[in-house]
Amino acid sequence: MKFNLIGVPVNYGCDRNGAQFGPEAFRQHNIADLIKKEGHKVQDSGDVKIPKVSPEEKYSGHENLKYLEPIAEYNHNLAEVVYNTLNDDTFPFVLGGDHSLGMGSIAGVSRHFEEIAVIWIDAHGDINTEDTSPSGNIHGMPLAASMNVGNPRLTNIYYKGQKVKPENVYIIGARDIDSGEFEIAEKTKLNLYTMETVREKGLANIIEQVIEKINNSSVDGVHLSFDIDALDKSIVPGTGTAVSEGFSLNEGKEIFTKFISRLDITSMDFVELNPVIDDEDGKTVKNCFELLRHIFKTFKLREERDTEYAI
Ligand SMILES: NC(=[NH2+])NCCC[C@H](N)C(=O)O
Ligand SMILES: [Mn+2]
Ligand SMILES: [Mn+2]
Repeated sequence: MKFNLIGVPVNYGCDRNGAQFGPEAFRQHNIADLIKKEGHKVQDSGDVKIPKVSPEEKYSGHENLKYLEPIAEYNHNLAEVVYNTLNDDTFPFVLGGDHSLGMGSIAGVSRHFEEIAVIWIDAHGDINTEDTSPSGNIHGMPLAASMNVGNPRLTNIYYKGQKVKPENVYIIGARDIDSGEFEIAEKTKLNLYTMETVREKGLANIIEQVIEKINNSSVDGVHLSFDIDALDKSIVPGTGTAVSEGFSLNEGKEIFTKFISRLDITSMDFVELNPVIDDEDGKTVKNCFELLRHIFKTFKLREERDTEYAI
């Protein structure tokens, strides 16, 4: 396969120092080499342009949407890169940065395909709006905006209106959900698999259900957005909003094995690494890379299987 690395060095969405250094950390630890070693082609289109604004301007767009303007602007730029990458028959692999980038990724992906599904693996729902958000941090809102819920400046990124239908949205592993988010989840009828549900029904069963639903729907593109805080706090100390009771590394691998081998995943985000607050041994970076290696290995196995069948 051919992958395009797209860096998004942003922390406006989490309003905490460090997340903007994510792309740099992935490159320093040679993510491109890793992808090559697993047998793929890889290009790096560099970093998306992020407008510079001072912290004093953070509330200038809206009182509960911090950095609204620069976030809307950079997401437009990101959407364009993602869209062009797909038109080039290349897989966009978006490196965060905070999760506010989900809006741009999804906007670009949804313009390329007829209808998309979004799998959102995260400790959080990220379906807040300016009316429900306890923090005003836009990284807690991208999935709502993509469904056309929230502020017009966010719901109209790249092009006007809805990017993904709620019925095609699958949140998995959420365990820190705000009360307003539960209401939005219920109202929109999106597919919410909280960690409580995952533990009750079993991870394998939940994955199976999601795969079946997606394969029985009429989508032609599947975007997978991975927030590393889906993993347990103990294995990802270097993320801004770490939450306990998360997935183990092996469960993370199981999720990717199954989704990549049985669904046609067409694009991905890998977000919320904050190297500044990682522990001394770089535990978070190390665990991220273990997972990344597994991801690209699985893409290769899938590709080999597909070409075998084609012969
Ligand atoms: N992408 C993330 N890590 N999001 C965390 C969101 C936390 C909280 N729900 C908020 O809206 O402020
Ligand atoms: Mn999260
Ligand atoms: Mn998130």
